[in-house]
Amino acid sequence: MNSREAIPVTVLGGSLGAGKTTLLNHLLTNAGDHDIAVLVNDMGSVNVDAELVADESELTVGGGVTELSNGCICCELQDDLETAVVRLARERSFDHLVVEASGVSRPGPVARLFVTSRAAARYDVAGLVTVVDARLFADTFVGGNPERTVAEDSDGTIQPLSDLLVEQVESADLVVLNKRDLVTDDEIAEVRDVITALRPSIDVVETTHGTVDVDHLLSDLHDPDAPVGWRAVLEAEAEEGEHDGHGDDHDDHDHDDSHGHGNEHGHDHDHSVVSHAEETYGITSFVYRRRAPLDPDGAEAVLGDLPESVVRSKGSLWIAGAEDVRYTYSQAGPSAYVTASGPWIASLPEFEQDTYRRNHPEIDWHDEYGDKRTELVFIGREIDEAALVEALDEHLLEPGATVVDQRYPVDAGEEFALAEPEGDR
Ligand SMILES: Nc1nc2c(ncn2[C@@H]2O[C@H](COP(=O)(O)OP(=O)(O)OP(=O)(O)O)[C@@H](O)[C@H]2O)c(=O)[nH]1
Repeated sequence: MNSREAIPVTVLGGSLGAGKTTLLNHLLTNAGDHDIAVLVNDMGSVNVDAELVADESELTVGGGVTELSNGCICCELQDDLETAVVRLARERSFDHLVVEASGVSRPGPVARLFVTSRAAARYDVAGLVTVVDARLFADTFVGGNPERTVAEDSDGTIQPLSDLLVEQVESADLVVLNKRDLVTDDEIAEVRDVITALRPSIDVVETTHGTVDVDHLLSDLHDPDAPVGWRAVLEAEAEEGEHDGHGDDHDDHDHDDSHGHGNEHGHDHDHSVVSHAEETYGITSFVYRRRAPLDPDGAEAVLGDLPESVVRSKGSLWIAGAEDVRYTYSQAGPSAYVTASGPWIASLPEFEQDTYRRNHPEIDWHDEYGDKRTELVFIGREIDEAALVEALDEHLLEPGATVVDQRYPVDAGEEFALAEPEGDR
């Protein structure tokens, strides 16, 4: 390896028990000509085939590193990831790094480390690969009853599983749909449709016990500009509505959203979109946009109790009584949150508004309400669009209506759960 060349890195994510370790074992046993280094959270769990462990490995074990007889390097993440990968590149020779992101971590931020930190000088992201438990995904999003509804990390962090599954798919370059043996042909087709709706240009491979094609897995799959489904729907809708004066400003004024996703702020204008994709299993999407605030209780009643047909929804909320706060909203399966995301542009001092608008001439600006709006994208399976629109419309209030509500947070970054999955497994 030329040490000055950037080393490709593949980030492997997926929920607990999806089959990441099984896939890593397959990868290490079938590495072929690849000199792979694998960085995992818990090496013991990889349980690499004994025959692969090099005779002298006892000598080289140090700092949690084991060298295998096939040239692969296995190491355990002991200190922070950035330090570990920089040290690894300095001290060892290998031509591809695979990093296992822990079961509840978001692959996006792990991948960003290789773009923005000291590690960027040595590495290039080759791909974000998400291992999906096809059974669990079908149970969560295709009308089953998931056995698990929350994900718990080793440090006790708990997150709704549906959020995590959606995030992991929305940021992936490749989805390995594992546990193919546990789902029917119909189920896998539905799962694939949902995955494509969440991430339109995604590459999906089906596996049983992680037997993915190693060359494919390690190939250059990364597209930082790949579209995220909900954003693609919004953009398609904005284009359709252009003649009636609807622009589109969401790329520019997305305050950091604590439920944010890896690539969602990418510039995906060149990609095809999923708008109104009525495919085999009736995946549909639509945008609800109103220049009026929602009553806080009404928003909670509707968005906190969406029909099961809605797989994913996301957007901005104008909430009556909190007229100056822009709320972002994010729902995945049974969990839904609003996050206070800072002020609307229309709530800023006038000179700041002017500056912003000069820099963003494309912003969808209303003469009276500026950028304030309720704008929600819904993606799901055979959603009763008319019923949902009617339910939301019933809770619209006049701009400026007086409402006293103490529950929605107003400080930027704070969130409020509209719906949380039941159960604690
Ligand atoms: N039926 C079936 N079981 C599988 C498949 N792939 C993996 N498993 C089993 O699923 C369980 C979890 O697999 P792991 O590879 O440990 O999953 P993981 O994602 O590494 O799990 P964590 O390390 O806990 O995050 C194991 O018992 C595997 O044998 C598959 O394709 N089909």
